[in-house]
Amino acid sequence: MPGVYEIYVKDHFAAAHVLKGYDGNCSNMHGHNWIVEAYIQCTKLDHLGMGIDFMDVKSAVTDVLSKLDHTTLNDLPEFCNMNPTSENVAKFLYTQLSRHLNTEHITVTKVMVFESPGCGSSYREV
Ligand SMILES: Nc1nc2c(c(=O)[nH]1)N=C([C@H](O)[C@H](O)COP(=O)(O)OP(=O)(O)OP(=O)(O)O)CN2
Ligand SMILES: [Zn+2]
Repeated sequence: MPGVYEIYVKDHFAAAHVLKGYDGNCSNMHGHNWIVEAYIQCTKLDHLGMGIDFMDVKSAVTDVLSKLDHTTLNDLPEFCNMNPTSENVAKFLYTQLSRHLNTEHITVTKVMVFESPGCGSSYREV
C-alpha cells in the first residue's frame, strides 16, 4: 500500500454567533476565540522533500479565516440559512480550503473547529 504524508496547520479567529432555536444560553449572541486545525494529505514530495509548504497552507487558512474574523457569523451569506455551529463552520472551511489547496497529489482531508479548548467538531468527506 503506498504511503501518504499528512500536513497539519493550526490557526484561530475571533467571531460571535447566535444559535437560533437552541434551548439555552447559546441562543443569545456570544463570542468565541475559535481554533481551527486543517489536515492535508500529500501523496508525493517535491524536490525539497515537502508535500506542501506549511507557508502555502498557512496562507490559504489565513485567507479563508479573514472572511470570518471579527464578524458575527450569522450575518455572513454562508450562514444565512443555517446556524453557524462548529459543525457548519468546519464544513465551510473544508470546502473553501479544498478549493484553494487540492491538486492531483494534495487533498484537504479534515478540518477541526473548536469553540473552546475542550469542545469542537470536525468535517471530512468519506
Ligand atoms: N454539537 C455542537 N454543540 C454545541 C455547539 C456546536 O457548535 N456544536 N455550540 C454550542 C455553543 O456555541 C456554545 O457557546 C459552545 O459552548 P462551549 O464550547 O462549551 O463554550 P462555553 O463558552 O459555553 O464554555 P463554558 O466553559 O461551558 O462556559 C453549544 N453546543
Ligand atoms: Zn457558541
